[in-house]
Amino acid sequence: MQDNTKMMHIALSKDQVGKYAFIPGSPERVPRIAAYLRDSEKVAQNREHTSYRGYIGDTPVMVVSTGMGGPSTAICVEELVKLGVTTFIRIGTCASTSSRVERGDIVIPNGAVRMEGTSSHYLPLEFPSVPDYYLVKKIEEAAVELGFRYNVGVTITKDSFYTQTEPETKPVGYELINKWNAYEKGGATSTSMEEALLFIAATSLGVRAASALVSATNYKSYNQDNSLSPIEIEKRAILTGIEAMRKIIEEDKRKSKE
Ligand SMILES: O=P(O)(O)O[C@H]1O[C@H](CO)[C@@H](O)[C@H]1O
Ligand SMILES: O=c1cc[nH]c(=O)[nH]1
Repeated sequence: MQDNTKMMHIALSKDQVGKYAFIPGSPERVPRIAAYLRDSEKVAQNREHTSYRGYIGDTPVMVVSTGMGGPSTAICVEELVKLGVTTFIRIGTCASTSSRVERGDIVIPNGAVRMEGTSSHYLPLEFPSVPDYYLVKKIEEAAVELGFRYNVGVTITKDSFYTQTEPETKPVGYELINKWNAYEKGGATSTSMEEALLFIAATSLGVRAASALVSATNYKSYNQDNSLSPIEIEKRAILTGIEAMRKIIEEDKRKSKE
């Protein structure tokens, strides 16, 4: 592949991309993350994939939106890996599935329930979906240093938003309700729509991935709590992700000199 060949979906080429990437779901979040990087600029836009590049120190760092759910996230991660990215931090939002997680808390998944279909295209269901342990440690260190309340726990990845929020309205509601109750009894603390695929795809492709999430809800409550705006909440995940990436890059540089 030539260095300037554009990938089919993210419309980026090798000469535009470094080894580190933030992958939020929402395209609107991309410039808000890139604002914390030095000399950031928009480098591509195609479908749900908005891409900025900036720097932490002298190291190029990408910010590329995945869109919602496993299929578009898989495409985005696969194409970034082909271009040379080896470290991914997803900066995203989640909902609380536990009284241990409040709105605005940082959530750092240490495993994901595979209630989705895309990850089974990579590995059979009995294979666990787990993030990179080293990245998880660095994200936790960042949350501690920033003084945010945080939770490390199992997240539930679903393919469908409204079958979680209103399962009783769906034909298979009887099954959905039992599953969600079981996951909560098993101790899962959050839910969103990308982690299971992200961790399984990264494991399969031999790269590192983890997530710095923030809970958009209190347990069993989707009511708007006006004490913290969605942007303020999102900022906590962004700051945590940026600080974690700074530590990871520093440590990678130190190790490469050993
Ligand atoms: O906050 P982002 O990254 O968009 O992700 C969360 O928000 C979307 C649902 O509202 C899903 O993609 C879920 O995982
Ligand atoms: O409520 C929410 C927020 C983010 N992601 C979800 O899946 N649900």
